[in-house]
Amino acid sequence: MAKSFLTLPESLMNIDNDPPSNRSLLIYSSQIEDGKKMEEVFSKPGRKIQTTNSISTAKKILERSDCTMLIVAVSGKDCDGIKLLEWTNDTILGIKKVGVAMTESPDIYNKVYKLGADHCFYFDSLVVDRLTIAIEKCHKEDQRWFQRNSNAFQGCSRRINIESNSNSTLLLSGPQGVGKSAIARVIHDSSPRRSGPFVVAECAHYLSATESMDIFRGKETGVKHPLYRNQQGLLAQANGGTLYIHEVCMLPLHVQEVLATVIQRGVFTPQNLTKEIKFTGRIILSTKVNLAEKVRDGDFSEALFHCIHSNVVIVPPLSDCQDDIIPLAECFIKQICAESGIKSPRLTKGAINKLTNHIWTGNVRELFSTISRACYEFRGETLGKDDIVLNEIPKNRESHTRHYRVQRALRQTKGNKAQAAMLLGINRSTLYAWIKAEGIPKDYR
Ligand SMILES: Nc1ncnc2c1ncn2[C@@H]1O[C@H](COP(=O)(O)OP(=O)(O)OP(=O)(O)O)[C@@H](O)[C@H]1O
Repeated sequence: MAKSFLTLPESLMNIDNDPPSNRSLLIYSSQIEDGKKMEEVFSKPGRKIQTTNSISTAKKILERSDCTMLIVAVSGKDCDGIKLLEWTNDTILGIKKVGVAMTESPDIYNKVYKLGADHCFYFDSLVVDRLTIAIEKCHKEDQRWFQRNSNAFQGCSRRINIESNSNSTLLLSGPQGVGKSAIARVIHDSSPRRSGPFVVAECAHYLSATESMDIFRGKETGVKHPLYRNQQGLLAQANGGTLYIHEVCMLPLHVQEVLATVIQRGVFTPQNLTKEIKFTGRIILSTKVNLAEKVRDGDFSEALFHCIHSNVVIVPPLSDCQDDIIPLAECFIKQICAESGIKSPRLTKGAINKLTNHIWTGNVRELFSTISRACYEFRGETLGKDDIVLNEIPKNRESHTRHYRVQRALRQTKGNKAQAAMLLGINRSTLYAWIKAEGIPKDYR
């Protein structure tokens, strides 16, 4: 299993790597409503969750030791969560612990970390999204990479093969949910470094600039804090393997400068040390924003940009890869049903049409969640169009996306309609209909 400072996903991954009968997660919150909300966020097919608002029940469940992870609501007013963490520290060994702070307070974070929690999050809507993403990412670890064959993905597949045998720093660029993290993992797993660690830096999760720096460079000595476990930073941990830096533009500028030095000179200096250490890992970074624009706006280090912009793999949005949608959906159905021990349903023609015609702004991630939900709720031999519940995007945004895609395809093919239709994965008459509906000039190129 990959070693990572991002302990929440790692912890969740560990849960999912346990034998199914042992996969169990205990949620404790003194407030029933909060407990229910957390249960919604963490539930998934095949995962056993117990939620309680009673500290004595929580202790009994923990003592039976059939739990691999404890998620505790902690807040300023209510100290029971903190008390439970204190108790587990003295009594229960080998359990992953996550604090979910119901009020945002550095004091609470510190307390929770000091009590040996692997991670602490503030439970607002943003974090709920992040948690959901983190859970998906863990889930992904169980998933096999599905080889995509659409025309639009061919370039990307070729680059994945080439990059697996290279050591140069690589930037994966593409919108949310297209599979950048999955690709980074595939490249690592097929590289000569595969027996080394795959370390993930989730830049969006770091609480402060100082914390980011500590996390990257590590500390020689310092407070006993789970984030600085072994006093080793991510760079040291990734030596001999791959350091995957997810959403690099979320790193503070001065950490970006440190990274630029690591990439150029292959060395780094841990905090509190003067001696340089050789970095022997490979760095893969990802971005969903245009980094050149960020440099222009002064929000991204120019030095780092120059180190990474020459080796970029652009991962296309799912809607540009129409031929991948159904094979990916079928692959997800098999994976999800196998995990829940149910027979895989077949997609009906209506479901296929619905999936193919949807604009997947959330890309593969959205497709995966849509299929998970359908499989979870379905009762029958086939998945029909009514079993597929799509996140409806407001009309104007959908139209805007289609407008943009058509224009882009026409620009890429210098106005050649046959090639543009092929690129979009639609036939020529549909392209003409889209051009008309979007009010794009016929000779647009
Ligand atoms: N080819 C594939 N085969 C199987 N699963 C895939 C594939 N591509 C993407 N996925 C799944 O889609 C989901 C989103 O992928 P991933 O997290 O890699 O996207 P991302 O581009 O890194 O997203 P973001 O930048 O928004 O975090 C994950 O659950 C991932 O496992």
